[in-house]
Amino acid sequence: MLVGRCVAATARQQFTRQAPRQLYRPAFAQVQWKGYATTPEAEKVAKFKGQKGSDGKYMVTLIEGDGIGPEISQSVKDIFTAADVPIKWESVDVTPRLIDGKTSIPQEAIDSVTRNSVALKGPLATPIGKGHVSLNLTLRRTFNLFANVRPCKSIAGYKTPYNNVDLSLIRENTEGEYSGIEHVVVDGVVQSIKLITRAASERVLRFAFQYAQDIGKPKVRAVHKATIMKMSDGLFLSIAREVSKDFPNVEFDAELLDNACLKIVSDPTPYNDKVLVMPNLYGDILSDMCAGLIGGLGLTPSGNIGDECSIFEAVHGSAPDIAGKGLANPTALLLSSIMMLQHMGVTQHADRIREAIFKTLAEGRTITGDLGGKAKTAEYAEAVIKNL
Ligand SMILES: NC(=O)C1=CN([C@@H]2O[C@H](COP(=O)(O)OP(=O)(O)OC[C@H]3O[C@@H](n4cnc5c(N)ncnc54)[C@H](O)[C@@H]3O)[C@@H](O)[C@H]2O)C=CC1
Ligand SMILES: O=C(O)CCC(=O)C(=O)O
Ligand SMILES: [Mg+2]
Repeated sequence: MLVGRCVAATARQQFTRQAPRQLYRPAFAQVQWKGYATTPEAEKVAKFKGQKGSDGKYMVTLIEGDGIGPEISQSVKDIFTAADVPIKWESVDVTPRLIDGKTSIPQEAIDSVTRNSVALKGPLATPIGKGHVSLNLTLRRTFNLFANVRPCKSIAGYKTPYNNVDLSLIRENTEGEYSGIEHVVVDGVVQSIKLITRAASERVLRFAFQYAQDIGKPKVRAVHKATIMKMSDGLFLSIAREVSKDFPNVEFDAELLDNACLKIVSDPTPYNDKVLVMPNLYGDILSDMCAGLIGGLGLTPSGNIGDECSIFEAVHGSAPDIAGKGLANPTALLLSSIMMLQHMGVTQHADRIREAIFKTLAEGRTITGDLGGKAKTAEYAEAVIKNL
Protein backbone atom coordinates (compact mmCIF):
# COMPACT_ATOMS: atom_id res chain seq x y z
CA MET A 1 0.00 0.00 0.00
CA LEU A 2 2.79 2.30 1.06
CA VAL A 3 4.68 1.49 -2.12
CA GLY A 4 1.56 2.29 -4.17
CA ARG A 5 1.26 5.68 -2.53
CA CYS A 6 4.97 6.42 -3.10
CA VAL A 7 4.51 5.68 -6.79
CA ALA A 8 1.48 7.97 -6.83
CA ALA A 9 3.44 10.74 -5.08
CA THR A 10 6.33 10.37 -7.55
CA ALA A 11 3.91 10.47 -10.47
CA ARG A 12 2.44 13.62 -8.99
CA GLN A 13 5.86 15.25 -8.74
CA GLN A 14 6.59 14.41 -12.38
CA PHE A 15 3.19 15.73 -13.31
CA THR A 16 3.95 18.86 -11.29
CA ARG A 17 7.03 19.59 -13.37
CA GLN A 18 5.08 19.30 -16.61
CA ALA A 19 1.96 21.14 -15.50
CA PRO A 20 1.44 24.62 -16.95
CA ARG A 21 1.15 27.50 -14.50
CA GLN A 22 -2.41 27.74 -13.32
CA LEU A 23 -4.33 30.37 -11.47
CA TYR A 24 -6.55 29.00 -8.78
CA ARG A 25 -9.83 30.50 -9.88
CA PRO A 26 -12.65 30.84 -7.39
CA ALA A 27 -16.22 30.22 -8.45
CA PHE A 28 -18.15 33.43 -8.11
CA ALA A 29 -21.54 31.74 -8.14
CA GLN A 30 -23.92 33.24 -5.63
CA VAL A 31 -24.32 30.91 -2.72
CA GLN A 32 -27.79 30.54 -1.41
CA TRP A 33 -27.75 30.17 2.36
CA LYS A 34 -29.90 27.17 3.22
CA GLY A 35 -29.80 27.58 6.97
CA TYR A 36 -29.19 24.96 9.59
CA ALA A 37 -31.67 23.14 11.70
CA THR A 38 -31.59 24.11 15.34
CA THR A 39 -30.79 20.76 16.91
CA PRO A 40 -27.69 18.68 16.21
CA GLU A 41 -29.98 15.71 15.42
CA ALA A 42 -31.97 17.62 12.80
CA GLU A 43 -28.79 19.19 11.46
CA LYS A 44 -27.36 15.75 10.76
CA VAL A 45 -30.46 14.75 8.85
CA ALA A 46 -30.31 18.00 6.88
CA LYS A 47 -26.67 17.59 5.91
CA PHE A 48 -25.85 13.90 5.65
CA LYS A 49 -27.31 12.57 2.44
CA GLY A 50 -25.70 9.12 2.32
CA GLN A 51 -27.89 6.02 2.10
CA LYS A 52 -27.45 2.60 3.68
CA GLY A 53 -27.01 -0.21 1.17
CA SER A 54 -29.07 -3.42 1.20
CA ASP A 55 -26.42 -4.91 3.52
CA GLY A 56 -27.22 -2.21 6.12
CA LYS A 57 -23.88 -0.43 5.58
CA TYR A 58 -23.03 3.08 4.45
CA MET A 59 -20.43 3.57 1.73
CA VAL A 60 -17.78 6.14 2.74
CA THR A 61 -15.09 7.53 0.45
CA LEU A 62 -11.55 7.08 1.77
CA ILE A 63 -8.63 9.18 0.53
CA GLU A 64 -5.63 7.69 2.31
CA GLY A 65 -3.32 10.56 1.43
CA ASP A 66 0.45 10.97 1.36
CA GLY A 67 3.29 10.50 3.84
CA ILE A 68 1.85 9.11 7.09
CA GLY A 69 -1.62 9.00 5.47
CA PRO A 70 -1.69 5.26 4.63
CA GLU A 71 -0.33 4.32 8.10
CA ILE A 72 -2.90 6.29 10.07
CA SER A 73 -5.71 5.30 7.66
CA GLN A 74 -4.84 1.66 8.34
CA SER A 75 -5.35 2.27 12.08
CA VAL A 76 -8.79 3.75 11.42
CA LYS A 77 -9.71 0.82 9.17
CA ASP A 78 -8.52 -1.74 11.75
CA ILE A 79 -10.38 -0.08 14.63
CA PHE A 80 -13.58 0.34 12.57
CA THR A 81 -13.47 -3.34 11.62
CA ALA A 82 -12.95 -4.38 15.25
CA ALA A 83 -15.79 -2.11 16.38
CA ASP A 84 -18.08 -3.47 13.65
CA VAL A 85 -18.89 0.02 12.34
CA PRO A 86 -21.59 -0.27 9.65
CA ILE A 87 -19.63 1.32 6.83
CA LYS A 88 -17.72 0.15 3.76
CA TRP A 89 -14.74 2.11 2.49
CA GLU A 90 -14.52 3.21 -1.14
CA SER A 91 -10.85 4.08 -1.64
CA VAL A 92 -10.08 6.71 -4.27
CA ASP A 93 -6.92 8.30 -5.61
CA VAL A 94 -6.85 12.08 -6.01
CA THR A 95 -3.54 12.37 -7.90
CA PRO A 96 -4.31 15.26 -10.29
CA ARG A 97 -4.57 14.74 -14.03
CA LEU A 98 -4.06 17.20 -16.84
CA ILE A 99 -7.37 17.36 -18.73
CA ASP A 100 -7.79 19.91 -21.57
CA GLY A 101 -4.84 21.88 -20.21
CA LYS A 102 -6.35 22.09 -16.70
CA THR A 103 -5.29 20.37 -13.50
CA SER A 104 -8.15 18.28 -12.20
CA ILE A 105 -8.65 15.61 -9.61
CA PRO A 106 -9.92 12.36 -11.17
CA GLN A 107 -13.62 12.28 -11.98
CA GLU A 108 -13.96 8.91 -10.18
CA ALA A 109 -12.90 10.60 -6.92
CA ILE A 110 -15.38 13.44 -7.45
CA ASP A 111 -18.15 10.96 -8.28
CA SER A 112 -17.39 8.87 -5.19
CA VAL A 113 -17.60 11.80 -2.75
CA THR A 114 -20.72 13.14 -4.48
CA ARG A 115 -22.39 9.72 -4.35
CA ASN A 116 -21.48 8.95 -0.73
CA SER A 117 -21.78 12.55 0.55
CA VAL A 118 -19.12 11.84 3.15
CA ALA A 119 -15.39 11.11 3.04
CA LEU A 120 -12.45 10.56 5.36
CA LYS A 121 -9.21 12.00 4.07
CA GLY A 122 -5.57 11.51 5.06
CA PRO A 123 -3.14 14.40 4.54
CA LEU A 124 -2.20 15.45 1.01
CA ALA A 125 1.22 17.01 0.39
CA THR A 126 1.49 20.25 -1.58
CA PRO A 127 4.63 21.21 -3.52
CA ILE A 128 6.25 24.45 -2.37
CA GLY A 129 6.40 27.23 -4.95
CA LYS A 130 5.80 25.89 -8.46
CA GLY A 131 3.54 22.90 -8.99
CA HIS A 132 -0.06 21.88 -8.68
CA VAL A 133 -2.40 23.79 -6.40
CA SER A 134 -3.11 22.21 -3.03
CA LEU A 135 -5.35 19.19 -3.49
CA ASN A 136 -6.74 19.84 -0.03
CA LEU A 137 -7.98 23.22 -1.19
CA THR A 138 -9.11 21.79 -4.51
CA LEU A 139 -11.31 19.28 -2.68
CA ARG A 140 -12.73 22.01 -0.41
CA ARG A 141 -13.49 24.19 -3.41
CA THR A 142 -14.79 21.38 -5.61
CA PHE A 143 -17.37 20.35 -3.02
CA ASN A 144 -18.02 23.82 -1.62
CA LEU A 145 -16.99 22.75 1.89
CA PHE A 146 -17.38 26.23 3.24
CA ALA A 147 -16.81 25.70 6.97
CA ASN A 148 -13.78 24.01 8.49
CA VAL A 149 -14.64 22.96 12.04
CA ARG A 150 -11.52 22.49 14.19
CA PRO A 151 -12.15 21.58 17.81
CA CYS A 152 -9.17 21.39 20.15
CA LYS A 153 -9.70 19.73 23.54
CA SER A 154 -7.35 18.66 26.32
CA ILE A 155 -6.73 14.92 26.52
CA ALA A 156 -7.24 13.44 29.99
CA GLY A 157 -3.98 12.02 31.29
CA TYR A 158 -1.71 13.97 28.97
CA LYS A 159 -0.09 16.77 30.99
CA THR A 160 0.32 20.19 29.37
CA PRO A 161 0.52 23.65 30.99
CA TYR A 162 -3.31 23.85 30.70
CA ASN A 163 -5.57 20.94 31.67
CA ASN A 164 -8.88 22.30 30.61
CA VAL A 165 -8.58 23.50 27.03
CA ASP A 166 -11.81 23.29 25.00
CA LEU A 167 -11.44 25.51 21.95
CA SER A 168 -13.73 25.63 18.90
CA LEU A 169 -12.36 27.19 15.74
CA ILE A 170 -14.37 27.72 12.57
CA ARG A 171 -12.28 28.61 9.57
CA GLU A 172 -13.69 30.04 6.34
CA ASN A 173 -12.65 27.34 3.92
CA THR A 174 -13.03 28.48 0.32
CA GLU A 175 -11.44 31.90 -0.22
CA GLY A 176 -9.48 34.58 1.70
CA GLU A 177 -5.71 34.39 1.56
CA TYR A 178 -6.07 30.85 0.18
CA SER A 179 -7.71 32.01 -3.06
CA GLY A 180 -4.41 31.47 -4.86
CA ILE A 181 -5.01 34.37 -7.22
CA GLU A 182 -1.42 35.41 -7.86
CA HIS A 183 0.40 37.06 -10.71
CA VAL A 184 3.66 38.73 -11.60
CA VAL A 185 3.19 42.49 -12.02
CA VAL A 186 6.72 43.08 -13.33
CA ASP A 187 9.87 41.09 -12.74
CA GLY A 188 10.51 41.10 -8.98
CA VAL A 189 7.00 42.21 -8.05
CA VAL A 190 4.20 39.72 -7.43
CA GLN A 191 0.69 40.27 -6.27
CA SER A 192 -1.45 37.84 -4.28
CA ILE A 193 -5.11 38.63 -3.86
CA LYS A 194 -7.02 37.98 -0.66
CA LEU A 195 -10.57 37.47 -1.80
CA ILE A 196 -13.38 38.07 0.68
CA THR A 197 -16.97 37.86 -0.52
CA ARG A 198 -20.22 38.61 1.24
CA ALA A 199 -21.65 35.23 0.22
CA ALA A 200 -18.81 33.08 1.60
CA SER A 201 -18.41 35.21 4.73
CA GLU A 202 -22.11 35.16 5.53
CA ARG A 203 -22.49 31.41 5.15
CA VAL A 204 -19.52 30.58 7.41
CA LEU A 205 -20.55 33.19 9.98
CA ARG A 206 -24.11 31.84 10.10
CA PHE A 207 -22.66 28.37 10.44
CA ALA A 208 -20.51 29.54 13.38
CA PHE A 209 -23.44 31.10 15.25
CA GLN A 210 -25.59 28.02 14.64
CA TYR A 211 -22.71 25.77 15.69
CA ALA A 212 -22.29 27.74 18.94
CA GLN A 213 -25.98 27.24 19.71
CA ASP A 214 -25.85 23.54 18.83
CA ILE A 215 -22.85 22.76 21.03
CA GLY A 216 -24.02 25.04 23.85
CA LYS A 217 -21.32 27.73 23.74
CA PRO A 218 -22.74 31.15 24.64
CA LYS A 219 -20.38 33.35 22.60
CA VAL A 220 -19.04 33.83 19.09
CA ARG A 221 -15.89 35.85 18.53
CA ALA A 222 -14.69 36.97 15.09
CA VAL A 223 -10.90 37.01 14.79
CA HIS A 224 -9.72 39.56 12.25
CA LYS A 225 -7.20 42.19 11.23
CA ALA A 226 -9.59 44.85 9.99
CA THR A 227 -7.27 47.54 11.32
CA ILE A 228 -4.91 46.76 8.44
CA MET A 229 -7.06 44.91 5.89
CA LYS A 230 -9.77 47.49 6.21
CA MET A 231 -11.82 46.41 3.22
CA SER A 232 -11.45 42.62 3.22
CA ASP A 233 -11.43 41.84 6.94
CA GLY A 234 -13.62 44.92 7.37
CA LEU A 235 -16.29 43.26 5.22
CA PHE A 236 -15.96 39.98 7.14
CA LEU A 237 -16.35 41.83 10.44
CA SER A 238 -19.29 43.94 9.36
CA ILE A 239 -21.12 40.84 8.09
CA ALA A 240 -20.37 39.15 11.43
CA ARG A 241 -22.06 42.06 13.21
CA GLU A 242 -25.06 41.82 10.86
CA VAL A 243 -25.42 38.06 11.26
CA SER A 244 -25.12 38.32 15.05
CA LYS A 245 -28.44 40.19 15.09
CA ASP A 246 -30.17 37.00 13.89
CA PHE A 247 -28.79 35.12 16.92
CA PRO A 248 -29.86 37.22 19.92
CA ASN A 249 -29.10 34.37 22.35
CA VAL A 250 -25.45 34.24 21.33
CA GLU A 251 -23.11 36.98 22.53
CA PHE A 252 -20.89 38.42 19.83
CA ASP A 253 -17.59 40.26 19.95
CA ALA A 254 -14.38 40.53 17.94
CA GLU A 255 -10.64 40.47 18.54
CA LEU A 256 -7.54 41.29 16.53
CA LEU A 257 -5.64 38.20 15.41
CA ASP A 258 -2.27 39.12 16.93
CA ASN A 259 -3.79 39.83 20.32
CA ALA A 260 -5.81 36.61 20.15
CA CYS A 261 -2.57 34.64 19.58
CA LEU A 262 -0.91 36.26 22.60
CA LYS A 263 -3.89 35.67 24.86
CA ILE A 264 -4.52 32.08 23.75
CA VAL A 265 -0.93 30.94 24.32
CA SER A 266 -0.84 32.80 27.66
CA ASP A 267 -4.04 31.12 28.89
CA PRO A 268 -6.49 29.46 26.49
CA THR A 269 -9.19 28.68 29.08
CA PRO A 270 -11.03 32.06 28.86
CA TYR A 271 -11.73 31.06 25.22
CA ASN A 272 -13.55 27.85 26.22
CA ASP A 273 -16.97 29.49 26.17
CA LYS A 274 -16.49 30.92 22.66
CA VAL A 275 -16.65 29.74 19.08
CA LEU A 276 -13.88 31.54 17.20
CA VAL A 277 -14.64 32.27 13.54
CA MET A 278 -12.18 33.75 11.09
CA PRO A 279 -10.93 34.08 7.50
CA ASN A 280 -9.08 31.14 5.97
CA LEU A 281 -5.38 31.68 6.71
CA TYR A 282 -5.94 32.85 10.28
CA GLY A 283 -7.85 29.63 10.97
CA ASP A 284 -5.08 27.58 9.39
CA ILE A 285 -2.41 29.10 11.60
CA LEU A 286 -4.44 29.36 14.81
CA SER A 287 -5.51 25.72 14.62
CA ASP A 288 -1.89 24.47 14.45
CA MET A 289 -1.01 26.86 17.27
CA CYS A 290 -3.87 25.59 19.44
CA ALA A 291 -2.87 21.97 18.77
CA GLY A 292 0.42 22.82 20.44
CA LEU A 293 -1.48 23.66 23.64
CA ILE A 294 -2.94 20.18 24.08
CA GLY A 295 -0.09 17.91 22.95
CA GLY A 296 0.41 18.50 19.26
CA LEU A 297 -0.93 17.80 15.81
CA GLY A 298 -1.32 14.09 16.49
CA LEU A 299 -4.45 14.92 18.50
CA THR A 300 -6.53 17.48 16.59
CA PRO A 301 -9.36 16.51 14.21
CA SER A 302 -11.38 18.55 11.75
CA GLY A 303 -14.40 18.49 9.49
CA ASN A 304 -14.81 20.31 6.17
CA ILE A 305 -18.55 20.89 6.07
CA GLY A 306 -20.67 21.64 3.02
CA ASP A 307 -24.36 21.55 2.18
CA GLU A 308 -24.10 18.56 -0.13
CA CYS A 309 -21.16 16.62 1.30
CA SER A 310 -18.45 16.79 3.96
CA ILE A 311 -14.85 15.61 4.19
CA PHE A 312 -13.24 14.84 7.55
CA GLU A 313 -9.48 15.02 8.05
CA ALA A 314 -6.83 15.69 10.69
CA VAL A 315 -5.49 19.24 11.09
CA HIS A 316 -1.97 17.98 10.40
CA GLY A 317 -0.15 17.37 7.12
CA SER A 318 1.71 14.40 5.63
CA ALA A 319 4.56 14.60 8.23
CA PRO A 320 7.33 13.62 5.79
CA ASP A 321 9.86 13.58 8.65
CA ILE A 322 8.25 10.48 10.21
CA ALA A 323 6.48 8.93 7.21
CA GLY A 324 6.90 5.19 6.64
CA LYS A 325 8.44 4.60 10.09
CA GLY A 326 5.31 3.56 12.01
CA LEU A 327 5.77 6.53 14.37
CA ALA A 328 2.67 8.57 13.52
CA ASN A 329 -0.08 9.13 16.04
CA PRO A 330 -3.37 8.18 14.34
CA THR A 331 -5.52 9.85 17.04
CA ALA A 332 -6.19 13.03 15.02
CA LEU A 333 -7.52 11.05 12.05
CA LEU A 334 -9.40 8.72 14.40
CA LEU A 335 -11.10 11.66 16.13
CA SER A 336 -11.91 13.06 12.67
CA SER A 337 -13.52 9.72 11.84
CA ILE A 338 -15.55 10.06 15.05
CA MET A 339 -16.72 13.52 13.98
CA MET A 340 -17.68 11.86 10.69
CA LEU A 341 -19.70 9.11 12.39
CA GLN A 342 -21.47 11.71 14.56
CA HIS A 343 -22.27 13.69 11.43
CA MET A 344 -23.70 10.50 9.88
CA GLY A 345 -25.75 9.74 12.98
CA VAL A 346 -23.77 6.55 13.73
CA THR A 347 -23.39 7.76 17.29
CA GLN A 348 -23.18 4.53 19.30
CA HIS A 349 -20.14 3.31 17.40
CA ALA A 350 -18.64 6.80 17.57
CA ASP A 351 -19.03 6.90 21.37
CA ARG A 352 -17.58 3.42 21.81
CA ILE A 353 -14.47 4.15 19.75
CA ARG A 354 -13.97 7.57 21.34
CA GLU A 355 -14.09 6.09 24.85
CA ALA A 356 -11.55 3.42 23.84
CA ILE A 357 -9.21 6.08 22.46
CA PHE A 358 -9.41 8.26 25.56
CA LYS A 359 -8.97 5.24 27.85
CA THR A 360 -5.85 4.18 25.94
CA LEU A 361 -4.41 7.69 26.10
CA ALA A 362 -5.25 8.09 29.80
CA GLU A 363 -3.64 4.74 30.67
CA GLY A 364 -0.49 6.08 29.00
CA ARG A 365 1.07 2.63 28.56
CA THR A 366 0.76 2.34 24.79
CA ILE A 367 1.09 5.81 23.33
CA THR A 368 3.12 7.13 20.41
CA GLY A 369 6.38 9.07 20.51
CA ASP A 370 4.83 12.52 20.02
CA LEU A 371 3.12 12.01 23.41
CA GLY A 372 6.28 10.71 25.07
CA GLY A 373 5.53 7.01 24.54
CA LYS A 374 7.29 4.25 22.63
CA ALA A 375 4.40 2.57 20.82
CA LYS A 376 4.30 2.21 17.06
CA THR A 377 1.18 3.38 15.20
CA ALA A 378 -0.13 -0.20 14.87
CA GLU A 379 0.58 -1.04 18.54
CA TYR A 380 -1.42 1.98 19.67
CA ALA A 381 -4.30 0.98 17.36
CA GLU A 382 -4.15 -2.54 18.84
CA ALA A 383 -4.38 -1.08 22.37
CA VAL A 384 -7.45 0.97 21.33
CA ILE A 385 -9.02 -2.22 19.94
CA LYS A 386 -8.40 -4.00 23.26
CA ASN A 387 -10.16 -1.14 25.05
CA LEU A 388 -13.25 -1.24 22.84
N1 LIG B 1 -4.91 19.03 5.27
C1 LIG B 1 -3.77 18.53 4.80
O1 LIG B 1 -3.78 17.52 4.11
C2 LIG B 1 -2.51 19.24 5.10
C3 LIG B 1 -1.42 19.03 4.31
N2 LIG B 1 -0.23 19.62 4.61
C4 LIG B 1 0.91 19.28 3.76
O2 LIG B 1 1.72 18.35 4.51
C5 LIG B 1 3.08 18.49 4.12
C6 LIG B 1 3.98 18.57 5.35
O3 LIG B 1 3.71 19.76 6.05
P1 LIG B 1 4.38 20.15 7.43
O4 LIG B 1 4.54 21.61 7.45
O5 LIG B 1 5.58 19.29 7.65
O6 LIG B 1 3.28 19.86 8.55
P2 LIG B 1 2.83 18.49 9.22
O7 LIG B 1 1.56 18.76 9.89
O8 LIG B 1 2.85 17.41 8.21
O9 LIG B 1 3.96 18.18 10.32
C7 LIG B 1 4.34 19.13 11.30
C8 LIG B 1 5.04 18.40 12.47
O10 LIG B 1 4.06 17.67 13.20
C9 LIG B 1 4.38 16.28 13.22
N3 LIG B 1 3.13 15.52 13.05
C10 LIG B 1 2.14 15.80 12.21
N4 LIG B 1 1.20 14.87 12.29
C11 LIG B 1 1.59 13.99 13.20
C12 LIG B 1 1.03 12.77 13.72
N5 LIG B 1 -0.16 12.31 13.30
N6 LIG B 1 1.73 12.08 14.64
C13 LIG B 1 2.91 12.54 15.09
N7 LIG B 1 3.48 13.67 14.64
C14 LIG B 1 2.84 14.38 13.70
C15 LIG B 1 5.33 16.07 12.07
O11 LIG B 1 6.15 14.94 12.30
C16 LIG B 1 6.08 17.39 12.01
O12 LIG B 1 7.12 17.38 12.92
C17 LIG B 1 3.17 19.72 3.22
O13 LIG B 1 3.24 19.27 1.89
C18 LIG B 1 1.84 20.44 3.45
O14 LIG B 1 1.45 21.14 2.33
C19 LIG B 1 -0.06 20.42 5.71
C20 LIG B 1 -1.13 20.66 6.52
C21 LIG B 1 -2.45 20.12 6.28
O1 LIG C 1 -3.10 22.17 1.53
C1 LIG C 1 -2.06 22.36 2.15
O2 LIG C 1 -0.95 22.10 1.68
C2 LIG C 1 -2.07 22.91 3.53
C3 LIG C 1 -3.45 22.93 4.13
C4 LIG C 1 -3.39 23.23 5.56
O3 LIG C 1 -2.39 23.61 6.12
C5 LIG C 1 -4.59 23.04 6.34
O4 LIG C 1 -5.63 22.68 5.81
O5 LIG C 1 -4.54 23.25 7.56
MG1 LIG D 1 -2.67 23.94 8.22
